[in-house]
Amino acid sequence: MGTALVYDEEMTKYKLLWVDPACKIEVPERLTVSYEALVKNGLCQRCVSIPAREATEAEILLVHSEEYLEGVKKTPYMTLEDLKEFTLQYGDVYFHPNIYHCAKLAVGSALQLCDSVMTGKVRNGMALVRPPGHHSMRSAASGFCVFNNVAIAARYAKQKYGVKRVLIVDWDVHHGQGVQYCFEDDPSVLYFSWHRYEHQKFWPNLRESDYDNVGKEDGAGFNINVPWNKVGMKNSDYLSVFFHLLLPVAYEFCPELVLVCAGFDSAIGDPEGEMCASPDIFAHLTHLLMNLAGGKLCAVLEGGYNLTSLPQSVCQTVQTLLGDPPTRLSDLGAPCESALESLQCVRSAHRQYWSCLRQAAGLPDSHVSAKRIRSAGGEGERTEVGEEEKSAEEQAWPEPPQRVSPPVRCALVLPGGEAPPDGCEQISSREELHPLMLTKLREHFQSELDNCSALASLPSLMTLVEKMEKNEIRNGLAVVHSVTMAMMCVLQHVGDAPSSRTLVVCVGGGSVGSHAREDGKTLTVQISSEDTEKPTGKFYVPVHLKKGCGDASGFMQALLGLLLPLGYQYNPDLVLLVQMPNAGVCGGVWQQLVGVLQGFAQGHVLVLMQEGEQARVGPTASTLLGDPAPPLEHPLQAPLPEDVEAVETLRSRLQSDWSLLQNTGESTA
Ligand SMILES: NCCCNCCCCCC(O)(O)C(F)(F)F
Ligand SMILES: [Zn+2]
Repeated sequence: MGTALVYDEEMTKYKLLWVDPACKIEVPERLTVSYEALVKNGLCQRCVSIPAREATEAEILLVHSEEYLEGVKKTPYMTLEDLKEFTLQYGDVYFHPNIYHCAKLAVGSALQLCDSVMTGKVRNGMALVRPPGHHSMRSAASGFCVFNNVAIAARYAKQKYGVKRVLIVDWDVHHGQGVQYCFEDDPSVLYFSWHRYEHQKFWPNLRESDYDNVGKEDGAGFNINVPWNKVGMKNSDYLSVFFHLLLPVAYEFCPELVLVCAGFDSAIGDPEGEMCASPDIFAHLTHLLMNLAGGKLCAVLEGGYNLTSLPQSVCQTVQTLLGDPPTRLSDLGAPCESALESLQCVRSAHRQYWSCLRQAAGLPDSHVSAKRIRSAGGEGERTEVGEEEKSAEEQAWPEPPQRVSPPVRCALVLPGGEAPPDGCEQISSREELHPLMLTKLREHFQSELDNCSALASLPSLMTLVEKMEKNEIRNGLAVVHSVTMAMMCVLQHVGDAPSSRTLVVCVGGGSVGSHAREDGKTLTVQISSEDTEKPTGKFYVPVHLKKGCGDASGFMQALLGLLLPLGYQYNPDLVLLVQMPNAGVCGGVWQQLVGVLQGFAQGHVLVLMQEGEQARVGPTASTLLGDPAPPLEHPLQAPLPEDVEAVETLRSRLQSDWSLLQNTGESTA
């Protein structure tokens, strides 16, 4: 299934007709440069083009009042003076004779996108629209927005398709108060927004945009605000919020549809956001959301005012929706103190609503409030003396690197005679193993080597690895006689390369410690129910879960809060995912893992399975081919306290080595 693109150049045909410094950045070129970039990068042609349409009045009335709609309906016939007069009743927005038409097209585009995804015509998609929507309220325009495109789409999906749970992720740098007001008492719509706030000093300057606004009545817990109290937030800050807040809650919420208020004023260079996250971060944010809701994801453009970073960010988003591997993010560091403080405040405010945020025994909540009070009154973090302040426009950042997709997406090494699933290539080579490799294997596997079938698939496996290194193949799956022997082979082979880094993820018990090296060429994370004898080290992380991989919520806690931060900071060039014998991992979780791990190493994921696990080959191959992982069962049980404790203990132990694991501000001594 493909990716939809909804765009109509009619939506470029309105603009500011008078002087208003607050509105001058919202120009038609925002849409044209974005669309032209998609065409230039050959992305537009790869999408399923879906026409825009005007929303009907009934659809607009799903969110807005009749009196508001009646007022806006009159604007096409207004004189310039009337338009100015009409505009004065709202804030930071302007009207134009053609804006009502465009606003109906913007809503209609979002609904067309929804239809295409919900009917299965496409898997996911993006609507390039203006005017944006997330600030507009039931009876008021605000912040360049006339109708609330995404809020209407959420109500529309619930009404027309009986969608029970909708997740709205608002990564625009402004708080979509219009969306918040619309759903704050509605537990079927989880609204998540991060936004520049600066302790209420930034527009729209609302007290209710702060983290303690968690929703009302039945909707308590279903409104998540992450305030950025400083500018200059970077990729690490954004990813930390995904790992330690949004993703755990999103998996627990288990949405049937994901809508994204895709504003790109949160990228570097934007005059509104003044943040420092690179455009390719949106490839990862999109990727991390794509395994929710069975892949049903609709991204609708909101803000974005730097005409260089906006098209780059749009392309990064669409290219990921199309299934291309995200680029590797380099030198991810620790989230900044201010981001950690916000993250800690939000997690505390939501702890009572989400079992995935259950606090391990440790800091009492009072610690947070104390910190919060001080920072509200405290001085800002001092910038280095003499560090000149660069304006957003003067910021420079590298063009995101090309994201090439290897000619072959997935290749398999299977025991003799088995045919590969559709869409996969099969690798089988007759070459002998390299004598040095044989010697190495003899050292560790004397007994098994007598059984010649043990070696049978290894030459093919080495061929597969070589083709991945040459980027001829994106990812692969090998069913072998002995996974530990195969793992040894692969690590021996890649280890010879000078600066290779392999993330080894072992699911299930069994000794893998032997190959885990301390030279940093491998980072091994083993998730199992066994206590492994090898002690935890910087490059060997045994995660002991009470029920091992059998308990979905414990596993997801380890995946999202531990494995993802480690993997992103380690930034491997290969991911080796090993299903140990009798790992007992449940299917849904396994496929989530295979899906999520493809965000690393430009998608170079090699899965090793033991013969006898053939049942798993089909689903694993489909996920490696880019099919979204099926949703986990709803509701996700609460993670076991022992598992929460285990993950927390590891995190606090490892966070000095791996700072992306941090999710709380430095504790006051
Ligand atoms: N320095 C000028 C002050 C501008 N203050 C209003 C900002 C509105 C932001 C709109 C947006 O980006 O959130 C949307 F996505 F809706 F377009
Ligand atoms: Zn914005």
